[in-house]
This record gives sequence, C-alpha cells and structure tokens, in this order.
Amino acid sequence: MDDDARPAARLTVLSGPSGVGKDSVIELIRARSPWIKLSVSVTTRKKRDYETDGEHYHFVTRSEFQRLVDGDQLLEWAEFAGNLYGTPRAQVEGWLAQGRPVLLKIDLQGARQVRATMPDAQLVFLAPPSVDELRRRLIGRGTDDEDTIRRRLAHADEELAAEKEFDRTVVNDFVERAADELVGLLGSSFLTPAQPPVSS
Ligand SMILES: Nc1nc2c(ncn2[C@@H]2O[C@H](COP(=O)(O)OP(=O)(O)O)[C@@H](O)[C@H]2O)c(=O)[nH]1
Ligand SMILES: Nc1ncnc2c1ncn2[C@@H]1O[C@H](COP(=O)(O)OP(=O)(O)O)[C@@H](O)[C@H]1O
Repeated sequence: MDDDARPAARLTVLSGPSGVGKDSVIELIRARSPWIKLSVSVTTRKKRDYETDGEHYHFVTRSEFQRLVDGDQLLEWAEFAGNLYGTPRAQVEGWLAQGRPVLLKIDLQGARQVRATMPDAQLVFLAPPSVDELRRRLIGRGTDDEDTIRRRLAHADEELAAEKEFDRTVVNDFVERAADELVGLLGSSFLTPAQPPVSS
C-alpha cells in the first residue's frame, strides 16, 4: 500500500472493567509496539507502587486537575470510584496530526465523550473470559483494599452491560493473544508492524 492509499490514523479507545487486564495488555504494547502512542492521563488517584509518575499517569492534586479542566486542556475527563481522570488534549491532537496511531485507556464515561466529540475514533472493549475470573483478577492484583474492590466491582456491572456500545470486543483470555489482537486493530488504521516508522 503506498502512502496515499493508507487510511488516516484513528484514535483508538480501550475500555473495560477494573481488573480485566487493560494495564497488562498495554504494558506488552508499550514493550513491543513502540510506534503506537499511549496517552498518559492525569489523575488524582494515589500512585500504586509499581507505577511511575509521568509514565503510567501524571499524578496531580484536585486543584491542579481543576485548573486543567478550566483551561480546556483535557480532551475528556471523568470521575471514577472517587478519583478524577482525564486525557491531556495537546499530546493526543499532536500525535494524530502526525498520523500516529494513538491508544487511550479510559473508562466508559470517557469513551462516550470521545464517541460524541470524535466520531471517527475506534472504541474497543476489553472483556473478561467470565465475571468470576474478573473478580479473581481484581482481588489477586492485591493493590486495592476491600472497599475499593467493592466499588470497582459495582462499576463493573455497568461497564460490562455497555459492551454493545463499542465497535469491537477483545476477550482478555491470554494477555499476549489479546495484545496481538489489539495491535492488529490499531495497525489496520496505520502501518503494519512489519514496517514501523522510526519512533520518537
Ligand atoms: N475518562 C477517563 N478514564 C480514565 C482515564 N485514565 C484512566 N481511566 C479509567 O479510570 C479507571 C480506573 O483506572 P485505575 O485507577 O488505573 O484502575 P484500574 O483500571 O483498576 O487499573 C479505568 O477504567 C481507566 O480506564 C482518563 O484519562 N479518562
Ligand atoms: N489474561 C490474563 N490472565 C490472567 N491474569 C491476568 C490476565 N490479564 C491480567 N491479569 C491479571 O489480572 C490483574 C488485573 O490486571 P490489570 O492489568 O491491573 O487490569 P486493569 O488495568 O484492567 O485494571 C493483574 O494481577 C494481572 O496480572
């Protein structure tokens, strides 16, 4: 396919219930598919031990977050389980302008905002093999206290019911298989993995 025939890069949204494996899939993509740009969200949530500020999230205070909202610097934002999360606008718009494939890991409310404001975006739902397996993963991760797990599982019912609003579903049965399927969906809107552009 020559450059002119290549379809424009699209924004891809990855959503799914807490504990389904979004971070695990994204870690593999980060390591293996550097041509895919991963948006780094801002959040008021507390950092987990395995997270790095500026890589997994930009961790900010509520007043810093509010300043970003007031300045229209977030593409979308939402409150999830008591914390605020948002996508910085400038970086994503810059990558899309360069024709890069961009992946956003955002919740259902954020996915709906992107659908409304950027109708060309591709919405992908990451689904668990079963609800029991989702519960096992959330508890097994060991990062959340009992109350946080309860709140996240309560949200999961709503998120699972919204699967039909998404363009595609990827089942996270095995992380590597799920990551490959997702990269395939992103790749189809830009370059194939066999010919990645020079990463910057
Ligand atoms: N709307 C929105 N949701 C986000 C953003 N960043 C992360 N989220 C979502 O917030 C929810 C909670 O994320 P997190 O606290 O990292 O917990 P985890 O999903 O259990 O790992 C998940 O559904 C994320 O997809 C963002 O920038 N905007
Ligand atoms: N395909 C899978 N099979 C088994 N365990 C998984 C799989 N994907 C993720 N996990 C585990 O499930 C837990 C939650 O995964 P995580 O990536 O933190 O989910 P999310 O980002 O969606 O909240 C972690 O302990 C992770 O190691």
